Parts: sequence; C-alpha cells; structure tokens
Amino acid sequence: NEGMANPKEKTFSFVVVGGGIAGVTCVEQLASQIPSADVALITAGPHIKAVTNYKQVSKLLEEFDVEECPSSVLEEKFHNLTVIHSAVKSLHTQSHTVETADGCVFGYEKLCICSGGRPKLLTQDNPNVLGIRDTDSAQEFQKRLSKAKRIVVVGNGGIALELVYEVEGCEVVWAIKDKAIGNTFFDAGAAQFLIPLLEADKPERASPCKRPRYTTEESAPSCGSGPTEAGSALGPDWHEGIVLRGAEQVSHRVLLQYQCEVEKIFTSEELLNSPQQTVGPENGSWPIYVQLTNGNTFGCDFVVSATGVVPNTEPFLHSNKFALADDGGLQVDDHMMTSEQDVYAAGDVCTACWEHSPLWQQMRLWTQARQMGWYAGRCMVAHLLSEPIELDFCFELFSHITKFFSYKVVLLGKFNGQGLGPNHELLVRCTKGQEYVKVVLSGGRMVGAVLIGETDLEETFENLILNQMDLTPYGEELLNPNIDIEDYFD
Ligand SMILES: Cc1cc2nc3c(=O)[nH]c(=O)nc-3n(C[C@H](O)[C@H](O)[C@H](O)COP(=O)(O)OP(=O)(O)OC[C@H]3O[C@@H](n4cnc5c(N)ncnc54)[C@H](O)[C@@H]3O)c2cc1C
Ligand SMILES: NC(=O)C1=CN([C@@H]2O[C@H](COP(=O)(O)OP(=O)(O)OC[C@H]3O[C@@H](n4cnc5c(N)ncnc54)[C@H](OP(=O)(O)O)[C@@H]3O)[C@@H](O)[C@H]2O)C=CC1
Repeated sequence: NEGMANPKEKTFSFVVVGGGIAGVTCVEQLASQIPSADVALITAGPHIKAVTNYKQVSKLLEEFDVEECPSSVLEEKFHNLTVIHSAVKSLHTQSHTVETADGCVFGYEKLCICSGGRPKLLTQDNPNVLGIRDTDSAQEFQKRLSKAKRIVVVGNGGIALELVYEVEGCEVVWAIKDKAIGNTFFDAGAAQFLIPLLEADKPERASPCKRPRYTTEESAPSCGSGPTEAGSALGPDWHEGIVLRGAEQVSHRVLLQYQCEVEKIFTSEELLNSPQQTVGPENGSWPIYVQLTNGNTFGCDFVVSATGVVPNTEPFLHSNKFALADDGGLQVDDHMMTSEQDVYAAGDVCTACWEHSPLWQQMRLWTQARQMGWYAGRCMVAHLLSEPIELDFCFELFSHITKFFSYKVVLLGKFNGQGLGPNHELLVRCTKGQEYVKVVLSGGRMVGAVLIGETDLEETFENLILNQMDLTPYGEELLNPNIDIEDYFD
C-alpha cells in the first residue's frame, strides 16, 4: 500500500484539503460542532480565506467580504484545529490517508476535498497568455498591465466583465464568442443597458483604493518547501485594492470583437517568418499577435484568458476511482459525498450531481463555495454521529449578488431562462443609466429575475419565486414602477 510507505504523522477525525472559502467554512463547521474532534486543514497556499461582514440580505441572498488572513487566526479560534501548509500530493482512499508534498502522511476518518479550480487557459505555457485566479496571478497581471498599451481579453464571463470596465490607461480588445456581452450572467437586454458605460470615461472614484485585501507580503508558516503553490481564488471587489492602469493616458478604450474565437496566437518572430500573415498597421512591433476567427489580427502586450475554470482534481485521481462530471469536477451527491467512501467535496472542485431543484443551478461562485463548505461540514458531522440530514434550503433557489460596471446586480433562479426552452416569457423594465429589471415567467409563475441597479425588488421577487404564486392576473403591472409591488402582494 503506497499510503503506508511513510509513517502516519497523525490521524484526525476530519481532514479538509484547501484553505479557500469552501475549505475554511467547512473546517469552521466541523471544529465548532464537535469540539472534541481533531480537525486538520491542509492547504497549499500560504494564507487562508475568511468570510467577514456576513449579511443575510433576504431568505437566500447573502453578502459578505472575504479576507485573506494567516491561518493562526483560525487556530486561535478553534483549539481542536491544526492547519498544515503543504500541498496534498496523493490520496489513498483504501487506507484513509493523504500524503503531502513534504512527505507527511495524515490519516482521516472523513475527508473533504475543497481544492478549488484553476484558470482554463487558451494555451498552456505561453508567458504572454495570463490567467487571473489568486493574489499572485493578480499581481503579475497588474505588473504587466502597468507597462502595457494594448491587451486582448478573451472570454465573456465574470473576470472579463470586471476587467474591461476596471482597466484604464490601456486599450482593451475584448473578444467574445457571443452576440452580447456578459453571457454567463445576463442576456442581450442587460448587455445593452451596460454597454454605454464602456464607451464613457469612468467616473472618478470617491475613495480611489480600499485597503488592499490581498497581499502575500508576510509569509505564513509552512511545513513544506519548494515552488509557491497556487493560492485561493480572488473574490468580490478583488480589483478595488489594486490599481489596474496601463501605460497610456486614457480612461476606457474597449474594442469589442463579437462572435469570434481565437484562431491562433503567435509571436513577432513567427510573424516575420510567415509573410502571408495579414496583420494590422503595427506589423512586427508587438510581443504577441492574436488572430481571431473573424479574420482580424491584433498585436498586443499580452492576452488575458478569462475563459473559465477547471476543477483542481489531479492529486486525488491517481489510484482512486472518483466519478467525474463532464466539466471535470468531482461528482457529489445531495450529501456532498463523492463516489469514494468517506470522501466529500465542496466548492469549485465539485460538481453538484443530485437532482437539482427546478430553480437552482451550480455556478462556481463565492456564495456557493461557502454554502457547500458549510453544508458538507454539517453532513460530515451528521454521518459521524449517525444522524439524518436533509439537503439545505440554500439549494432551493439560485441567488447571487454582485457588482458589474459599478451597478449592483442580483440574479435569482433561472435568471436567463436556463433549461426552460421556448416555454417562458419575459417582462422587462429599463431606465437608461438607472436600472434594468427582467423577470422570467413560466406558466404564469416567476422562475427567475435579473435586477441591475438599486431596484429594491430582490426580497419581493425572491418571495414570489419561492411561493410560485400564479401571477397571470397581474400581467405587465408586475413591473409598473408606479405600483408599490410589496403592498400589492401583502
Ligand atoms: C478574479 C476572480 C474574481 C471572482 N469574483 C467573484 C465574485 O465577485 N463573486 C463570486 O461569488 N465569486 C467570484 N469568484 C469566484 C470565487 O472566487 C470562487 O468560486 C471561490 O473562491 C471558490 O472557492 P473554493 O474554496 O472552492 O476554491 P479556492 O478559493 O480556489 O481555494 C482552493 C484552495 O485549495 C488549495 N489547494 C489546491 N490544491 C491543493 C492541494 N493539492 N493540496 C492542498 N491544498 C490545495 C489552494 O491553495 C486554495 O487554498 C471570482 C474568482 C476569480 C478568480
Ligand atoms: N462577480 C462575479 O460573480 C464574478 C465571478 N467570477 C467567477 O470566477 C470564475 C472564473 O471567471 P471566468 O474565467 O470569467 O469564467 P466564467 O465561467 O464566468 O466565463 C468564462 C467565459 O469564457 C468563455 N469561453 C470558454 N472557453 C472559451 C474559448 N476557448 N474561447 C473564447 N471564450 C471561451 C465562456 O463561454 P461559454 O460559456 O459559451 O463557454 C464564458 O463566456 C467563474 O467561476 C466566475 O463565475 C469571476 C469574476 C466575477
């Protein structure tokens, strides 16, 4: 048995792998619910992520800040917790042990894998194609941007939306596959509402920079050595603590390239060696060139591949038989259990494979990482104590609060009509520069909503979605701004 090659350092009741929001929330549950149980958090990065200023906005909507802090903060809070800073190299489910990069072996009764994800880059090993995930990659991006005149951003999800709005002083060529911006979060109508903000100069910030939340200056104690391991994912407002400014004296300059993908990425040397290449007027003067499928080629300082995440599963797969989902995540059931005995998973690394509520879908977000970590911890405790446990209420309805282009954005349920086919109708109310409200109705009942701006509708709409009331009699009055909708349904 490979796992027994090294002597076991210690056996814990619970071991959690990963110091991101899923792992830390899981550990907090475990350590607080059974104070007599030995709990270990094994994490590759030097810091851990902690949820602060948690606020329950409504039944399901939640808001919180995330702080990167030394693990001692957690150990001081929970005396039954040990934090081990080393990457898990292998897992041996037969012997219930994990082995870390520095050769230590730890036993577990129950294990939760919360190893997150990493950027799904367009190309690997190209120093001019960057992904943004953790503090180090954000700092590298910031450093490269400060000298850049033009960058190409590829992808149409969360990171791209944030970057194209936040980056100043640098031309941004934004290449997206779709007809409208922000396909993972909203539809063409919402995109139309937001587009003018990309064309205008950015308003001056009242307070230019908040306290930087993400720093790697102080090094945390580690039981391992070797190259820096990937840290936890960034999260809400990550860009507020750092200056995202290029080398030019401009505010926004975004050149959108719709409905295209990257055909080829090549260097100026490759360009000179293939004279048939058709490129723009700056032929040869950029470190890297991106040829798009729409026939346009752009020279740039570097490319940001904001093209999604891949679950971090590798160290756990070797010699185990984990069932994987199509997106590469560890399949988990409605108790956050993987296909291997006594092994649970939560956060970006897992794929929720239970039969979902008709109003919920998985998205790899802070909120879901926190909810899954919390629920996985509760399940692990319940199973250890042989107690029953039911799927948590938070998985009834998808809910997310975030900010794009400085607007508050609330997403509820099937906000983009996901999976509903043509069998749904939309009601939209839009006031340019102020708010965009979209409601998705199916069979006369509200199944989703997108709220951009200070609409104050989230709680009422959440209730209407949860209680599945037939709204047919109200018709378009539902969005009549002259009616106080809360009174309407009292
Ligand atoms: C730039 C950016 C902005 C984002 N903005 C938002 C936002 O505004 N709102 C939102 O809801 N979500 C946002 N997200 C998504 C959110 O950050 C993630 O969904 C969430 O952090 C996932 O948490 P996690 O704990 O599953 O994984 P992670 O945070 O990735 O943590 C994984 C942990 O596992 C550790 N690890 C990995 N492999 C090993 C190993 N082999 N051994 C030991 N430890 C290991 C890592 O060091 C890390 O500590 C953003 C993501 C990025 C990259
Ligand atoms: N405010 C928030 O809530 C934020 C959340 N995040 C989260 O962080 C994680 C990482 O963000 P991000 O990288 O933006 O991931 P997302 O999953 O949000 O978006 C990825 C985007 O890239 C597109 N894409 C995928 N492959 C290619 C390709 N080969 N060529 C061109 N486009 C491609 C996808 O299109 P398609 O879907 O059609 O494949 C999609 O538009 C996500 O989990 C995201 O939810 C990040 C920032 C902010």
